[in-house]
Amino acid sequence: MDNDYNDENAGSLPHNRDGVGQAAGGTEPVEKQGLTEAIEDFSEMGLRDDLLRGIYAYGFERPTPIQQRAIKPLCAVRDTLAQAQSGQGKTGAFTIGTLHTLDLNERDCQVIILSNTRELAKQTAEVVSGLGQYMNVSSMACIGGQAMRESMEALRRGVQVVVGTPGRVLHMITNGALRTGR
Ligand SMILES: Nc1ncnc2c1ncn2[C@@H]1O[C@H](COP(=O)(O)OP(=O)(O)OP(=O)(O)O)[C@@H](O)[C@H]1O
Repeated sequence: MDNDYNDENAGSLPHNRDGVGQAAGGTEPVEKQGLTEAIEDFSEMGLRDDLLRGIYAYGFERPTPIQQRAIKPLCAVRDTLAQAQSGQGKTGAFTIGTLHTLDLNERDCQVIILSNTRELAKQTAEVVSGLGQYMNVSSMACIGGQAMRESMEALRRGVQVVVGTPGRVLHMITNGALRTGR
């Protein structure tokens, strides 16, 4: 595939539901829109100031290769497939990309991050809090093993970013505590 990326260049592939690498609702390849070009500095990504501050405070100085390519399409709310080896900064990439898109005036859930283990969900929730520390973002780990009532009450109070494991998240959606309408 001409416009695919793989682990060797640690890139990202934004695509829509109609075709890989195509602009949503259009035919212009995302490459022509500059969405897949590597951006070597966080400050040149057009990120919101409170997020940028959080990134630097968290200790990130320069984006890793996967972050250089994946953050921008995520900020543009494009469907994005990205792959890189373990420890290359994928969690930071999708966390930064999605935090940028939040409407902080809206208290309901806007982002759901699914992890395959409870431990990973907890770690990712910490990354969300760390990178979003100046955004006053509400987030939680919604994982099995926690008291059901606690999860439900937290969600009903309003959580903008939910990081969870599939079983508990599905449970919260089906019982109406986690609303996915937005
Ligand atoms: N831009 C950056 N600058 C400095 N450190 C970073 C940067 N991005 C990520 N890190 C750090 O590198 C480590 C690995 O990052 P991360 O967990 O995001 O990788 P990953 O690709 O999601 O890994 P895995 O595949 O194991 O889940 C973490 O300690 C993270 O804080």
